[in-house]
Amino acid sequence: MKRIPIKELIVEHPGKVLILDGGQGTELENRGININSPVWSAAPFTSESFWEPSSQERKVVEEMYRDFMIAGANILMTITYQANFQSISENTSIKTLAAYKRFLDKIVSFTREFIGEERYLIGSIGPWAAHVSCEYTGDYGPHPENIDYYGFFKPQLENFNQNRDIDLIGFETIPNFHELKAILSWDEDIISKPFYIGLSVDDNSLLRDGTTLEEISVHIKGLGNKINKNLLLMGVNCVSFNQSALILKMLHEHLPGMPLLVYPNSGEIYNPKEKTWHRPTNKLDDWETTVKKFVDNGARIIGGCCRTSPKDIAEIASAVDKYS
Ligand code: MET
Ligand SMILES: [Zn+2]
Repeated sequence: MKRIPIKELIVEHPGKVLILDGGQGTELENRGININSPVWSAAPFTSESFWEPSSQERKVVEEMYRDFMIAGANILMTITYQANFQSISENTSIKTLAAYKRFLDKIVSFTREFIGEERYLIGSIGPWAAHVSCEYTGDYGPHPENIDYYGFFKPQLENFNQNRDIDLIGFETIPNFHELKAILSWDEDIISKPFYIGLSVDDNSLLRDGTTLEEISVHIKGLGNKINKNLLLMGVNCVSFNQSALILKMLHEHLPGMPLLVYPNSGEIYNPKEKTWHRPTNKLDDWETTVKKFVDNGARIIGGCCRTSPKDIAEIASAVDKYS
């Protein structure tokens, strides 16, 4: 059965919770794909051989999506987190906007074809931070207010706006308040289909640049009816597993009417210099308890981010079944 529009599902079916896939980048790495590249998880798509039917890498990507779907995911993401035009044009042979558009179209069609018409597809857009690797500090230099966020996002955003295979645009892991305010200032001509913003929040429940969730909610409420009508959900991603339920609860208290999404990482800590993950923390709770708290606090899309695997998604799916 073909999916109903995502906006209709979120707005008119308040009891329905969607299961998102896990962290695609780190899961590909687990499966032996080399993502140690300035374009990170988009690296496999940049080689011509990926597009040949016999490609081994292509098989690995398909197997990953297949395993997430078997685990219960009914909304999946394109592997385009670090496929912004700047990173791609500076680091690959794709140099023009026309070639870039063909590149994104190929990734999206490949993903849609593989997941089918029944499931939802998110067009993943990583933050400006992804280009300079500071998702977990939010340190955008001395003048974050002067960065041309629109110029940075525009080529990828325009592509996802017009691509009918994309149901929902996801701005992921946003760590800086200036960037967040920029995205929230764009009207329906600039973001013309449903979108969400995933905030990158630390263990003290602050945006990585130190902004409180209260300041963020005051800003959102202050936009009143000027807010882009396509903003469908707010949420957090790549926050640590142990803190995620508390962070979501706070967000829900500040923005009670807003549908939320949450997809924490495994709780390990990323070292950007070594590009490795460290110190697996002991999980305070299991997925079942955590997912119940998510559902009780307004979560409508639940999944995993970096270092979560199909096994995590299966546990999330069975908890969602039980509690939603
Ligand atoms: C650094 S957060 C990365 C999110 C992205 N969707 C991925 O897992 O590939
Ligand atoms: Zn992540």
